[in-house]
Amino acid sequence: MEEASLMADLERFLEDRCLSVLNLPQKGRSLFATRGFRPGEVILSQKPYICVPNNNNNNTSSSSESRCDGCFKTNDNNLKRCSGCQVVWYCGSSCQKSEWKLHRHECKALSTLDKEKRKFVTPTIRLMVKLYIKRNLQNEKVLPVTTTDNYSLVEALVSHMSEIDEKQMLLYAQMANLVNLILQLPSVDLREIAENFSKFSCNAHTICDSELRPQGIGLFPFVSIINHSCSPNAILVFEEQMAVVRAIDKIPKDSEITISYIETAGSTLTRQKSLKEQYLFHCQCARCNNFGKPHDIEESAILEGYRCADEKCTGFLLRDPEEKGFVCQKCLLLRSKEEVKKLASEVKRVSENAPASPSAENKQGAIELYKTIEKLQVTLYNSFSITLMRTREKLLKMLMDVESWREALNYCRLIVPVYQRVYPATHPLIGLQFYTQGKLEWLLGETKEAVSSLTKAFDVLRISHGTSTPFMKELSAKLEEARAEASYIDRQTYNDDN
Ligand SMILES: C[S@@+](CC[C@H](N)C(=O)[O-])C[C@H]1O[C@@H](n2cnc3c(N)ncnc32)[C@H](O)[C@@H]1O
Repeated sequence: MEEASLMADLERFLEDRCLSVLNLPQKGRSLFATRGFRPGEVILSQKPYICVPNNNNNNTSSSSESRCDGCFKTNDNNLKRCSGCQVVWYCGSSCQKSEWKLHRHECKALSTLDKEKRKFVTPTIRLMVKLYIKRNLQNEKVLPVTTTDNYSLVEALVSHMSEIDEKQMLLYAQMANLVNLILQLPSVDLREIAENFSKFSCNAHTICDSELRPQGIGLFPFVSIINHSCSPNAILVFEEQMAVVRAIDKIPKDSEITISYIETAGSTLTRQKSLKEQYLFHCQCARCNNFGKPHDIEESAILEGYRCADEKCTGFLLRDPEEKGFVCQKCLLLRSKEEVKKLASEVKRVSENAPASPSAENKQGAIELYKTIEKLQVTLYNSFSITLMRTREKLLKMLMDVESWREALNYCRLIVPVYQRVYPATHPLIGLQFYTQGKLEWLLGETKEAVSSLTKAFDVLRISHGTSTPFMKELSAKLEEARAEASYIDRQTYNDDN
């Protein structure tokens, strides 16, 4: 397809979906709605231009730790390594066949690398190798070129090349060298590859499953037109490898569509730091524009600051102007610098011994360590602290792994109110946490509570995930079953009482 015809097609594609792209001076290309969208409505969806699963290519990685290149499933121990390149895994011949047109070229290129070099073939390196192979196959008309699946969309992505620091540039140059060694394409120059790595950094997306667990990375150049906001009106989720953007708020006609690129639970400074580091821009969304205002100061102190020395007080602390410590803004009690420092270094000391991902054998030991950290953090931080929330998330996961359901439920119930405070009401993490809570309550015989939690989970997740995916159908079926059980229990109790 010619460039001009592709552009005309793109405009029609946008028009059909009631969308338009405008160039804003501060943000560059920006996606706008030309009609109103309701919460839960799909705004757009796109298959990846290229994608790869999150596999680690050291020689010790096993099939149980790897993902199929076609469907990204782990499939227990049943994955088979590609006999040609020994880098890529497949769950069966169907996925292998569907990937072959592209992989046959990648396979040949990877096979020329010695074993040592193959260890450096990270998902990002593979993404780049696949990008060039796909571009060439589309140029040679082996693969079709369509409105939303063509290299011109990749060319249009922002790279921020002129703003990259020397250290990062050196890293990109090293990565580009490896890609060049793999591809051995005389027409591809190193600077262009480095620029594409920079494009990946601010445009590629992590592909997650319905429970928001990362599975791989992909380039969705059309979705990449959407700018960031710390209080977005849309969300990006994935249905298998398809990127789906849904409205999470009412989006009026002519408004900009925004998603969040980062974890939005955090102070304005924390959010701005991570946006600047990875996406190289200064966010001026409505939430960020509140920086320094009383509500923003309070929110930062609650999410990232210390708790009042009086256990019963729920006030938040601000630095004392005389630098003696931190003063509670509710009861005015001073918490000394020395006390805070002592507790913080104790948390640090214990945390250093806590494994980030404990093995099956030392899970019980890790649980005890994390409980000690949690106890210390409860005395140091506010009850809505992000750090405390992360510790509790880790504990919840480990307790689920060792099937300590009651304790897991207790932690789940501690996490939900924090999520409700730090995330907007339609954030899928709130729905997922209610889902876990509901399943635990049901398992522990608290059927009425389970119905309430599963209903809340469904109400949130139907906005971000829609209702038609297998994941949502399973949630809906569980909810129906729990409701039936609860009404059976109600009838039994009524009969017993009469
Ligand atoms: C995924 S791209 C989004 C589309 C981009 N505006 C374009 O022209 O292609 C990410 C880049 O867009 C810009 N951007 C995204 N959100 C922004 C915002 N809220 N304010 C300013 N720039 C933003 C930054 O340059 C960022 O690195």
